[in-house]
Amino acid sequence: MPKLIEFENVTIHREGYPALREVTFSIETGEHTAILGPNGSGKSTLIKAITRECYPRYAPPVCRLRIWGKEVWHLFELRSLLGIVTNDLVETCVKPYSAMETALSGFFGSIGIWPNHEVTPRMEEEARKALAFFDIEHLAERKLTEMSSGEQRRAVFARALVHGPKALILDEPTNSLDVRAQREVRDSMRKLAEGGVTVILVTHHLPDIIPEIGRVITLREGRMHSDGSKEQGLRADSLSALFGVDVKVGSEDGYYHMW
Ligand SMILES: Nc1ncnc2c1ncn2[C@@H]1O[C@H](COP(=O)(O)OP(=O)(O)OP(=O)(O)O)[C@@H](O)[C@H]1O
Repeated sequence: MPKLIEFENVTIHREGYPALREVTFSIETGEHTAILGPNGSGKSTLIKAITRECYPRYAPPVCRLRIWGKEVWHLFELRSLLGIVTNDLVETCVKPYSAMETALSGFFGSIGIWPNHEVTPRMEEEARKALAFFDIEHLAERKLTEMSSGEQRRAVFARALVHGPKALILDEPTNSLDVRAQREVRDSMRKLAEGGVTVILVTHHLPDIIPEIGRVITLREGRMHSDGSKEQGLRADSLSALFGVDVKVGSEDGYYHMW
């Protein structure tokens, strides 16, 4: 089976400054992984490399970026393999469209549903299933602008899930949520992971690393800092070196936190 994601020696410059430097790693399907790093370490650039918003500086064979074994993807085709939910996308989706319309819009790569969109009964069924998966089926007709932040986020997760992707990349999924909404989003991530969707979490926030995630890749100043088991990656000494400040780490019920 091809690997889900492969970065080989990927360097990306933004405004002439190297935001990713010779990054090499690969993730197998089913390998729930956290990509962890401080602000400015290159996490968003890494996601933008996958979505082709940022291009590697060098062409193959010096540098390769493969998804499911392929270097060239149609973004539309990519969505059915790899869903990506960023905070920018959540913000863009928070419009007066219902949760149902938001989930359905995943089929069209649109924001909301437009008169030219042909919604089939199968699409409606898939959208309803995705909303039910994230426990917001009862909010199907509620506009996103009238929902809590946690509910909005789960509606956008549903939008990504309607394609039945093999993997979801979630970028700082609990950013600016209160403790209850954080818990709801983490529970959703756990359900995804248990339901067979590979979860790739991009974060600087340890408590988002759900117990199902076994591997942690860390980035610092655009470079790979470590890649290994969660137990290794989240040791106090390696996190202190990663964040450049002495930290302590605790864990409970499979969750980690640092202070
Ligand atoms: N639009 C841009 N133009 C130029 N440089 C950028 C741009 N966005 C980010 N950078 C630079 O690229 C580097 C990596 O930034 P990136 O946003 O990928 O990091 P990050 O780990 O996602 O940070 P954060 O956790 O703050 O979101 C940083 O040095 C940053 O200043």
